[in-house]
Amino acid sequence: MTVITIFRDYRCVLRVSVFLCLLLNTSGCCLTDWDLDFLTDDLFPDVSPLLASTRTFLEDLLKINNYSMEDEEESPISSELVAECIRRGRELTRAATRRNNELVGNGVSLEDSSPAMLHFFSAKLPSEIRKASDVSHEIISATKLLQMKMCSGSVTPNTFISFLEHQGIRMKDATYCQQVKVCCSSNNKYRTIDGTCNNKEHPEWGRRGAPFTRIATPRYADGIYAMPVAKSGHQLPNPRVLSTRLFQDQPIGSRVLNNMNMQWGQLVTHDLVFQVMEVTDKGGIQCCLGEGKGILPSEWLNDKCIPISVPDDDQFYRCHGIKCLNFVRSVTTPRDDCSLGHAEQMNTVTSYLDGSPIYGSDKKLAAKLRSWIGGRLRQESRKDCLRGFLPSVSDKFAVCDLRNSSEPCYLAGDTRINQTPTLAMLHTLLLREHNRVADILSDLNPLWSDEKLYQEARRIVIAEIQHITYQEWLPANFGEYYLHYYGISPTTLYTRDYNPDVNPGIINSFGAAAFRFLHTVISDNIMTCPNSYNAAYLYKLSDHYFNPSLLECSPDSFDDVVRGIIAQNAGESDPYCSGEITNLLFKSRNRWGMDLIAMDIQRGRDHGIASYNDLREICGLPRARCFQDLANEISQDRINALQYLYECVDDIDLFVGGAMERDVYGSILGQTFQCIVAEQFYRTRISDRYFYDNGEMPHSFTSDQLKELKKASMARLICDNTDSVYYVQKKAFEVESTYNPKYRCDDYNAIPYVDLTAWKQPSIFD
Ligand code: HEM
Ligand SMILES: [Ca+2]
Repeated sequence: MTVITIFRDYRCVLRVSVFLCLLLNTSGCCLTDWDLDFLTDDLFPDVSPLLASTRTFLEDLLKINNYSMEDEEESPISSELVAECIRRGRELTRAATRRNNELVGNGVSLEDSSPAMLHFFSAKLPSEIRKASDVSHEIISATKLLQMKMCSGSVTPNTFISFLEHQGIRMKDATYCQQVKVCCSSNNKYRTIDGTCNNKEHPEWGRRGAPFTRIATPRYADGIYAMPVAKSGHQLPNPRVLSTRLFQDQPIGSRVLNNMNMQWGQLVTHDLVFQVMEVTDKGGIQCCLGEGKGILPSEWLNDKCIPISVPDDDQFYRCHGIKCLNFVRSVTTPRDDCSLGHAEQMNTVTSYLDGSPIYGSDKKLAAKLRSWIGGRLRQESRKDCLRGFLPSVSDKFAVCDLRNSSEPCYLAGDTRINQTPTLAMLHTLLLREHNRVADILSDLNPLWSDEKLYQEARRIVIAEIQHITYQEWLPANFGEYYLHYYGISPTTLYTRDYNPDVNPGIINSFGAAAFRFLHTVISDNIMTCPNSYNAAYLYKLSDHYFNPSLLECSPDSFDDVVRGIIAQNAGESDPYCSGEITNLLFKSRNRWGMDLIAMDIQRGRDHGIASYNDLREICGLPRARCFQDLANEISQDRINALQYLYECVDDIDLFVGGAMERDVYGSILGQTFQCIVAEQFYRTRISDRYFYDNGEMPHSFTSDQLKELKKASMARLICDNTDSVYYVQKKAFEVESTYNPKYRCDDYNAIPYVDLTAWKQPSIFD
């Protein structure tokens, strides 16, 4: 039992490395701390084919060493020490909250209509989320204290965390930590609203409020929560500098994909991921001096602030005297077992692709969205418009950037709804689809209750969303060859590969890096087309953030936006980005806005996302030892630019490195992003017991019903839910062309119709 003796000896470096040595030693030679960085325990619970080889490798090593948790007879960390760290961690957290609220009391708060204020429009934090965030900060502080108490000098932070993970030290006394367990009624035919009870063994998996999962060890500077630094210990390159040098604005359009393709991608994002920023009791947190003139002095700075400084020579911001961009850290949450360790961010929506932006991720909001008659969702009618619009929010000016109260501001299942008019347009199409389906079901089954109609219509709309995403959207973007390779290709009827061992949780590097690459396809303008298609009007995106009134200028406006979005080419999926999002994001009435790309880079660091090189390796590419090793994936001029900006190839941020890669054949992504995105969509499908084409489950659709659902398409969704869009190209995520001509909506051979008679329940009198 030498290991325990050494553990009792409080020399951290020796102790931790010997522990790891025993864990991984095959030939008496110890791997260095950094070699272990990308092989984490997070890989264990939720492995897919992609990561299976890594799992086998680790499991074999554990077998060789005959290691099991029970072998740890005594923890080297005494319970008194842990209790003391937790108590002090709690005190520190409470003191920080008090201080932050005092700052607000002293006037440190965001200016109305500032870009930073608009960024907080979507960040509403209900009390249970704030509670989770507080507890997670207590855990983070306790971990930090324990690290300081036990380790000094040369031990690397990640080694301490690996060591700690094997101790399984938990915070048991916080009520939050006792509440995570969920009770489920067995064999429910319908999904819950908050995602719980989908997985019978782990009913809390995929729920709203779950921690993101990781496929790589985080690169926090202290292994716990501190912002990452370069390998040398210097600062990583400034995110705004990376944005201006590597993501310049060049108006190149995609030859094939249209803006509906971009818009569906954002809707899918909002279904799967929502990391919200920390707030105070009074709302958004201010990190910069008024009007961005500099970073607030430290005595005024909220501890959740990590503002982005703007260099003096910035081509755009220097003209407006902007030196600082507001940036606030994401809400963190305890792990499900409340164990001590590094920070995990919280996903505030359900991780399943379950229509949560339409129906909500919490029961209270879901109830508010229903009309409670005929299974319908609430909608509002407008003069001279046949079809309905989303309901209005009660506090319009708190969440929209309006000129007057007659302008619309909508309520939906997701608070990001009003971010752009085209996002609100897509939400409206899906709201109308729900009500259209509910009405048909009600005609077919007049005896069904409101509840039955709502649940059945919801189940059908979710199936359509899943079908359009997997059968149409993924192939259009990532190429059929790769979908096949990653196990997410379109299927003919049932799939039978539901795997309850796979955690549906969203991979942190998917939400905080890889999937954000699609920010590069956002266009400068929103295009509208009249019914005659004889003109096109362009509206600058930056004039319409958080103001969806473009949809309601006239009775034709909504359909004009739909015609425009399917006719307009999206931006090319290269690292060139529209100035509308890199200089003018959420600009409101100002002459400048935020930089979404700089935010993406900073967000990746905030979440401790592992480096590009780590993810390369996990994704099967060779680890680069020098910049030139990137040559197979990245062009020489981009390698030169990276080398100019980063000190070391290991420092490259995942968002940046992944974006620089050449697209793989048939896809809009390079190999590393393709691997992370495909892994996520694989998990999202295979971990969902209610996935629409799962066969042989008590709640599965009948084969007649499934055959109909597999006819759903983006084109049909448009045809069925607009007043005057009579022609749509069959592939509605691609622009019209000789290969993709427009068809009449009543040509049911070209654009098949989902016939719902398969839902008619035989009457007892038939
Ligand atoms: C005009 C269109 C869009 C705008 C204005 C927009 C804006 C934003 C903003 C402001 C954030 C939060 C940034 C932060 O605080 O870290 C964000 C996050 C994100 N965006 Fe977009 N976005 C757009 C389109 C898209 C598209 C097309 C995709 C992908 C297909 C996408 C993927 C993501 C992802 C994955 C996140 C992280 C979500 C989260 O964790 O909360 N976005 N976007
Ligand atoms: Ca969801």
